[in-house]
Amino acid sequence: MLKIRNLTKTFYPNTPEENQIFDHFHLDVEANKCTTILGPNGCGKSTLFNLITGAIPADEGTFYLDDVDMSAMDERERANYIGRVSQDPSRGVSPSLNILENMALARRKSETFTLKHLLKHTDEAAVVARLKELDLGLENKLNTKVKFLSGGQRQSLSLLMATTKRPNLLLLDEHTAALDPKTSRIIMEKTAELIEREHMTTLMITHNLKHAIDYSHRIIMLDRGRIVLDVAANSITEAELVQKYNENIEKIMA
Ligand SMILES: Nc1ncnc2c1ncn2[C@@H]1O[C@H](COP(=O)(O)OP(=O)(O)OP(=O)(O)O)[C@@H](O)[C@H]1O
Repeated sequence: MLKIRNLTKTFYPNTPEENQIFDHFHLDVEANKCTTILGPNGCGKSTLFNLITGAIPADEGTFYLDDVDMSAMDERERANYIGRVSQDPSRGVSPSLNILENMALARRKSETFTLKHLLKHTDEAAVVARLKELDLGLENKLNTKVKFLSGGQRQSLSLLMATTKRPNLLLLDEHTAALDPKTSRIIMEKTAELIEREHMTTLMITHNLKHAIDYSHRIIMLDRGRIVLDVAANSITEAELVQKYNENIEKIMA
């Protein structure tokens, strides 16, 4: 379970550009389930992820992950507990390295060894077995540089890498947004399978309301750092969610 307490963040404080994103924000994310975060552009969704991972420092607040206090940990330490997949298919993977090299790096995320050493100690059969799960034929392309893969193949690899060492928390930041509708659905199905099988506590940002309903357990809508809707995904229809979304966007534009 992830517990966020009193999270406060202001960009450019005490300047004309001052921008308060969170003001004593609280959130409990259920263990082993997928919670979706919706909200209009600029409402603070990615900032929330950056604060959780430690990519940017919070002004105030605590983060407990499975009762481990991460608040004082730096980004590198938190990476031992958190896997993140972002929208950009080239993030989360090293495009100039091949598939096997990328998977070797993912298996030893926080260790500082040379790539040669990592490869020597990588169980290639285990990598092949994991790649086979994706059903994309990547297990036959171990020596292919990742930059030559399609966006969908890269996102699938990025998802595998983020979950190789089962993370205590998986953060999905619009991870299917750059993909065509069919590939987006396939990756989302793989994601849901992985979350279910590995019992991963997951926070997912998406603008795809159908994905939010079909693949998550709980849906939260953010507006300027505040939770304006918090419902069980099976208690709301897509039409109702569209209506709530539009109501909030209208309020923001008013
Ligand atoms: N590192 C930063 N420095 C200064 N301002 C930032 C930084 N990161 C985000 N912001 C600002 O914080 C606000 C929230 O941005 P954020 O990226 O979290 O929104 P979002 O909800 O993820 O939007 P989108 O749906 O477009 O991805 C924006 O006004 C943005 O300009």
